[in-house]
Amino acid sequence: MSSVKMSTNIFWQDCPIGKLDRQKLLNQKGCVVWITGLSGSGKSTLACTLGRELHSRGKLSYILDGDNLRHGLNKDLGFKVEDRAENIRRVGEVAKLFSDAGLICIASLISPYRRDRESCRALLPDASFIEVFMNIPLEVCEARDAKGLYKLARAGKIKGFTGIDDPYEPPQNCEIQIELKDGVCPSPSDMAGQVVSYLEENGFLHE
Ligand SMILES: Nc1ncnc2c1ncn2[C@@H]1O[C@H](COP(=O)(O)OS(=O)(=O)O)[C@@H](OP(=O)(O)O)[C@H]1O
Ligand SMILES: Nc1ncnc2c1ncn2[C@@H]1O[C@H](COP(=O)(O)OP(=O)(O)O)[C@@H](O)[C@H]1O
Repeated sequence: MSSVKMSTNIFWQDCPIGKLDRQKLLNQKGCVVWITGLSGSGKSTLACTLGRELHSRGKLSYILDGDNLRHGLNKDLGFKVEDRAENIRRVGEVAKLFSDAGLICIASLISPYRRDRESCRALLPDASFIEVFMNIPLEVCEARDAKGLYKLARAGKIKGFTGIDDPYEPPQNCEIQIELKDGVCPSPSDMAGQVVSYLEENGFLHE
């Protein structure tokens, strides 16, 4: 947790134009699509494919990718339990702002601990936190090893790597699950299609 002291004597400032006005302008409903899963499970691939699909339908989205945010907003954080918790907390707060702006905010982070994800869910209005679980087996993620990190973790050169020597707690009640079918991973466009269908069926693609 941050060592900065809590502010005191602060008041909430209401503004005349609110979320409903912005949603009307955009003809969509603000929400957070929170993609969680192991490194290499396809979180960024899904986020980018979904962002492109929404864009082609005239829907405004923005991607918050764990790796990218660690180059800026979260560059002071590592991978200890408390650092990951602070990472998820900050991204949850930023996602809440994007959602309030009326955007479909796509957050893709390992977010391995259930408690941290549930805290983010609790920040969002009812039903507007949509948890997508990349239920891709470790063996598949490790075989991909796009960044060579699993190899380093197996060799003991990275400590506390999720799935190797740090836990991943799968969601118990996620809205969407991406999984293998007959041992094959759905294509990026099928994964994105699954999320678009959910957004459509639940009224997020109209105000
Ligand atoms: N120890 C350890 N464990 C897991 N991942 C590690 C670690 N060290 C570096 N990386 C790289 O950091 C990316 C994950 O960052 P996140 O912000 O999504 O992680 S977390 O949600 O705070 O757990 C992750 O990116 P993805 O592969 O896109 O998931 C890795 O590239
Ligand atoms: N649906 C998929 N089918 C096949 N390969 C995939 C799929 N999704 C992702 N990949 C590949 O797996 C690797 C890791 O994907 P990535 O999106 O970077 O995962 P993450 O963001 O979870 O670390 C990349 O090489 C990517 O091309």
